[in-house]
Amino acid sequence: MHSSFPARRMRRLRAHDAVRSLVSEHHLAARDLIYPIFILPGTGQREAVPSMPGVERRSLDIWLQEIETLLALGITIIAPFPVTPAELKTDCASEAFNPQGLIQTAVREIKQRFPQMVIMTDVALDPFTSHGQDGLINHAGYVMNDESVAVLQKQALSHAQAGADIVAPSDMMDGRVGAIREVLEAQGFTNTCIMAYSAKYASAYYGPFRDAVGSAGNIKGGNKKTYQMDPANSNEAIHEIAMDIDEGADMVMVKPGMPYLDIVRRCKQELNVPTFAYQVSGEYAMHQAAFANGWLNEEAVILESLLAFKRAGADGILTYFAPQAARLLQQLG
Ligand SMILES: NCC(=O)CCC(=O)O
Ligand SMILES: [Mg+2]
Repeated sequence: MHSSFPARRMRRLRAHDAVRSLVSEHHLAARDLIYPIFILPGTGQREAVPSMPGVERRSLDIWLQEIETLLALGITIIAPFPVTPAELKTDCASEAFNPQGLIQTAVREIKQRFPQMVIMTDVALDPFTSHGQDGLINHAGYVMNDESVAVLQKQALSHAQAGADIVAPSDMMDGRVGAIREVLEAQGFTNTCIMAYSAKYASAYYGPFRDAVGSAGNIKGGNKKTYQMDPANSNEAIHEIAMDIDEGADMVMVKPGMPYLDIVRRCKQELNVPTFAYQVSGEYAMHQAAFANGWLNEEAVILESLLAFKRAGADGILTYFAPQAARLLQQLG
């Protein structure tokens, strides 16, 4: 037994609820959460995502009715993703920067009615390419870096012009953050933030998301290993993040979340920049599967899983649990 016992009894601070809470080191709040939503074209549309129980794709008119509820729950940042009809997908992804596109329209309409709702848009080409890759491909199927960056610049600019508060490049092309920052500055969008998906791993945990946006079929047997990071690497993530900060990113992200908490930790400790993590679709699906089977306690596990990100050093978390977590936090007071 350690010599400081019984002078030091660690259990003393755990004996009373209020004392426990007085000394708790990390806190989860609704303001820490960013809510990813899936937008369907048309009106009056709702569709379940079978691999993401509880997640519904909805047309913009339905989302507009939801936003008041989200704001009342304290959720003030949403990240919309488009469900693009197959006929709008092409090899050159030109729908990505269509000013009348689904995302651009959604941003304009949401900001007009709810200027207090912060919108973070995804900058990547996979929802718009017929082959499902995040950039443009050459004849060999290789994703071309600089050619893709030129399209990403147009896409990010179209989001800023629509009124996006934050653009979030998730494509993992080299140099895209600098290129996007340059075009935003040149066009007068000096206060548009960039949240860079800096350490985005080539992960199998994204499967359900690809079902949700309908890009799973497009990518077929392919993968994204020539641009997303190797799950074996950690130092490389710090290098990627440092480069994005140098290029003008305001905030950085690690993705996926729970399997990569070590990267979140290193990012915060070594670079001390605003750090976010994405609890991705596969993490959501695993939790839901266990809840459905009665194997895990839903309410407790949702909050514990999100608090883990805060403890690791994240400033905020993108999570499909956002509304449910915010409701639970409200109930807990
Ligand atoms: N660019 C956004 C994603 O790829 C999301 C992945 C997920 O939730 O699985
Ligand atoms: Mg990079």
